[in-house]
Amino acid sequence: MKRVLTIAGSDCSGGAGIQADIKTMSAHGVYAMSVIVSVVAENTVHVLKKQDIAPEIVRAQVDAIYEDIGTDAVKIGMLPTPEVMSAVAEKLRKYCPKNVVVDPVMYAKDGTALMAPQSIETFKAEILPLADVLTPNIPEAEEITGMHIETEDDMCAAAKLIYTMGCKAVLVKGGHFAGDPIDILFDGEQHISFTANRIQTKNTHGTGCTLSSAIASNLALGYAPAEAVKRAKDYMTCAIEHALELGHGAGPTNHFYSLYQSGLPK
Ligand SMILES: Nc1ncnc2c1ncn2[C@@H]1O[C@H](COP(=O)(O)OP(=O)(O)O)[C@@H](O)[C@H]1O
Ligand SMILES: Cc1ncc(COP(=O)(O)O)c(N)n1
Repeated sequence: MKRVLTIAGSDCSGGAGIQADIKTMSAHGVYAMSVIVSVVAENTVHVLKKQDIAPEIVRAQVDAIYEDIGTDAVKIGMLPTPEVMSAVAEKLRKYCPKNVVVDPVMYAKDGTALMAPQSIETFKAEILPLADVLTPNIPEAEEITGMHIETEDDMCAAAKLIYTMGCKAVLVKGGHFAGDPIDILFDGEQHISFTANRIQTKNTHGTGCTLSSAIASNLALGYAPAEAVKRAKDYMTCAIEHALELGHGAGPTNHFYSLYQSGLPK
């Protein structure tokens, strides 16, 4: 069985973070493992509080995975501080995992910062170059590049600029624009667009986590990056289409429906 590790924050309400990652990976038929870097008390409405995990415990969790089981792909989500970023980067440079997908999580949907604002330079220097695929949304791509992104051409230009910062490919996600969401992948050679119909729903808690975990799962299963992104986007669109009406805010994506649609894992 293929092995996929998520390094991310815990969302106790089960819609985003580690919990969304493990559900997505399980639905893809891969063996999911987690390194928790922050415990976030949150739900479909807002973030109440968080407790970041000490960097030495983050390092020890990564060691625990690699001294025993190993990985076929790694997804990195929320990294709360420069210290946690350096701990993760140090260990990934040591273990050199294949197929690293980085979702540069900066804010929860209610606007709470999940990445401390002073972390961006450490993120760019230490984490971004580890990524085989980096998956920023529009505000994150703006933060990383310092650009203002308004059009599809701006998304292409931002993807190119982020690529020059050292990742192997970048997928700029267009979910924050009006209209049908277009995501643009740049791999150093060409731009590839992935489109889907916009689903009219408020239930989009965990979409970014779901997409990046689905990409990591598909890379672990042996798909090339563009095919892995295409399959992940199909999975995620289905998971949004059948998102669950739970809680009083943005409900979570539905992994069980997507699993049923994509057939049982091989
Ligand atoms: N209402 C929607 N209908 C269909 N796809 C969506 C919708 N909202 C977001 N997406 C897709 O979900 C993924 C993540 O969305 P985005 O909002 O851009 O990032 P994030 O969740 O990180 O803020 C992207 O592939 C985007 O195109
Ligand atoms: C622990 C944690 N990680 C990430 C997100 C962002 O989630 P989204 O996928 O909705 O952008 C979140 N709300 N909580």
